[in-house]
Amino acid sequence: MSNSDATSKAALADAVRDACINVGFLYVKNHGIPEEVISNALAASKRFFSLPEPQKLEIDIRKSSNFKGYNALLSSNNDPENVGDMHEGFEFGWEEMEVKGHDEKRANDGAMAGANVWPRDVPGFREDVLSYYHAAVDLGKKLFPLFALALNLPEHFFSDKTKNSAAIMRVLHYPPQTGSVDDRVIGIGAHTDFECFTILWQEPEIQALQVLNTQKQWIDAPPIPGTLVVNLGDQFARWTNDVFKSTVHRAINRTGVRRYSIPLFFGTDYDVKLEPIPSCVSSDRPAKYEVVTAGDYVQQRLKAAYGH
Ligand SMILES: O=C(O)CCC(=O)C(=O)O
Ligand SMILES: [Fe+2]
Repeated sequence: MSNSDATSKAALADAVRDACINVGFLYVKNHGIPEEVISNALAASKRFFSLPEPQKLEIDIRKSSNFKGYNALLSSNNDPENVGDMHEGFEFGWEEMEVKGHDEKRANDGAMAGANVWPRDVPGFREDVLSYYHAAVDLGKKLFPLFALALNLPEHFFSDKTKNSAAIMRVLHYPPQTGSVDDRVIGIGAHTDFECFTILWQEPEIQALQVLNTQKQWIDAPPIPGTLVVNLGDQFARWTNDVFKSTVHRAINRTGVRRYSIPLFFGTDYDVKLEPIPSCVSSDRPAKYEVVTAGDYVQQRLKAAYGH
């Protein structure tokens, strides 16, 4: 690496550190995911959501012990103060593009073990959403070293903790909510994400995502062309003993048209313990969290969101 590369990397790590400590949300441009991969995943998700409800419910997430499959409107509730989330989604985790009986990466998944479930009769769906998944995981693998540098850790600190791509992806559909809206039934209620960070594609020109700032005001996080939103989740808050901020957010679609989004939640491998990084613990800042494995932690949070 040339000196100027090293300087710009250090400057980037500083900018990331600042965003992670103060805001917990950032935008990534030049992310490398081809436009076609995004548009194919979006088109596939529209094909899936337009199926008759009984067909989608054949793969109801409530039948799945590892939270894979379809979540119907109001079947999840991310804010315990609320009644239910006004979105439907399809949720899946790592698998190879090529269909295989045995996937090495899934061998140690513990609490989160289990295969994906795919809808029948949606041509190309698996390939299209899985292509986006792989591209987003590749991007996530480039972001982990930046977060490590932002924490003044060796660049490859997370490499041996992220070998198995413990990432969950959701394709989401938010029907419009117009007129008077019950605040307890919105697109997705106020919550923090569970993993280290989320890479979020949101539909262009549709404002729905909002972030809670330190003054407890909701700030719009609009889609910016050519970018993805990256926000920190609770695994990073645990790794960093709350030095990195897992920021509360929600989404409400008041635009009058349907909205689609695609979050990918990237955590450390399910068998890895969420232990605070030593430099984030001191006598002034004692360890705040009980140490659990990433898999147990994600499972516990999914149970709370889906109520099973
Ligand atoms: O759809 C969005 O913009 C946000 C989705 C989200 O926050 C989530 O699925 O955790
Ligand atoms: Fe979220």
